[in-house]
Amino acid sequence: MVETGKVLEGKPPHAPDGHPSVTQGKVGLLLVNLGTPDGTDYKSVRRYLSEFLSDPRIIEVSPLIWQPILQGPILTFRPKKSGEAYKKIWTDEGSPLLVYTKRQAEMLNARIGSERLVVDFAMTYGNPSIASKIEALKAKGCDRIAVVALYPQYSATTSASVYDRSFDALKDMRWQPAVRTAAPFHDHPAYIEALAASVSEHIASLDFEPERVLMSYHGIPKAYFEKGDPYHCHCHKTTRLVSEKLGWADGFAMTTFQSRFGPTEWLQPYTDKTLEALPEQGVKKVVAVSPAFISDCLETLEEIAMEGRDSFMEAGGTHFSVAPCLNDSDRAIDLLETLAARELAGWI
Ligand SMILES: C=CC1=C(C)c2cc3[nH]c(cc4nc(cc5[nH]c(cc1n2)c(C)c5CCC(=O)O)C(CCC(=O)O)=C4C)c(C)c3C=C
Ligand SMILES: [Fe+2]
Ligand SMILES: [Fe+2]
Repeated sequence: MVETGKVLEGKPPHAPDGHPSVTQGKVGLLLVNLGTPDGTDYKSVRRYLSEFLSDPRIIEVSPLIWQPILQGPILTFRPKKSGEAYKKIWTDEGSPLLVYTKRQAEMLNARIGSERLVVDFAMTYGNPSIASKIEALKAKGCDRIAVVALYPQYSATTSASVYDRSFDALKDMRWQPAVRTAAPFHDHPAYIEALAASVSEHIASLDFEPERVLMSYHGIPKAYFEKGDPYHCHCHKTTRLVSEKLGWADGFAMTTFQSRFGPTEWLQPYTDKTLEALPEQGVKKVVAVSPAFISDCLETLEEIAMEGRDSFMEAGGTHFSVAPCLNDSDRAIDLLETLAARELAGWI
C-alpha cells in the first residue's frame, strides 16, 4: 500500500522535554532551469559566467588547464559582449528565463500545491541556487523532494549538472530529505502535444507559409556526443515526433544546433550557417522553433530572433518568424502538471 504521509509541525506528541521542534511529512517539487546573471552589468555577468563555465559538466577540461584560460581572456572579454546581448532582452522584471521559470513554479503551485505539496524553482547557476531552495523546502517540512530539470532532452551538460548540484546540497545536511531526479521528456506525449500545438498555432497566425521549419536546439561539443551523451538522439527524436504529429513531409523540419562556444567542433548542422545558406538554395520563408528551451531566454530572443533573423534576411531571405517557447502559457502549466504527476507517483 502507498504510504500517504502525515504533516507534523512542532514538538512530536509524547516527545520528552528538550526534543527539537520538527516539521515533516511534506513533499517538495523543485523545478530547475539553467540560470541567468543578476543584472546586465559587467560584474554580474562575469560572476554568472565564472560559476557556469567552471562546472566540469560544461567544460570537460582539467581545471589546471581551463581555469587560467577562463579567469584570464574569457572572463576579461566575454562578460562585456554577453552583457550587451542581455541588455537587448532584459525586461522590467529581469531576465526572461528567470521571470518565466518563477511564473511556471507559481502557477503550478497554485494548481497542484497543497498543505502537503510545495512547488518551487531554482537555478543551476546564479540565483536562487539549488542548495538554497533544497534547504528552504526542508525547512518547510519537505522530507521528500522531486527535482525536475526543465530540459526536455537529456544532456550531461545540463540535466546531470542539475542533479549533481542537488546531491552536493545534501552533503552538509544532518537530516537529508529523500531526493528523486526526473527522466527526460523529449518524447513524452504531453511535451510533443504541447510543442506541436504551439508551433502549428504560431504558423497559422502568420501572413506567410513557411517553406521550412528550423528546429534549432542548443548545441554541445561533438566530442561529448561521441563519448555517449544521448542529447543529439533526443533532439532528433523530438523533431521526428513533432513532424509526425503535424503530418509534415520529410525534410520540411530541419534539426540544427546553435550557440557554439570555443574553438572545437560542436554538433552539426549549425543553425547560423544553415540560415545563411538557405536563401541561396531557394528557401526564403522560414519559421524557427526552439525545442530545447521551455522558456524564452538569451539564446532564443537574441541569438535566433535578432542575430538569426538578420543573417537570414541579409543572405536573401524574405520571411522569418520565431515561434515562442511554452513560457507561462496554459500549455506549459498543463505539461508541468503531467510531468509532476509522473515524478511524484507514489509520494502524493
Ligand atoms: C561549453 C559551453 C556550453 C555548453 C556545453 C552549453 C550547453 C547548453 N546550454 C543550454 C541552455 C542555455 N545556455 C544558455 C546560455 C549560455 N550557454 C553557454 C555555454 C554553454 N552551454 C554560455 C557561455 C551561455 C551564456 C550566454 C553567453 O555568454 O553566450 C542559456 C540562456 C541563459 C539566459 O540567461 O537566458 C540557456 C537556457 C542547453 C540546453 C545546453 C545543452 C544541451
Ligand atoms: Fe548554453
Ligand atoms: Fe548564445
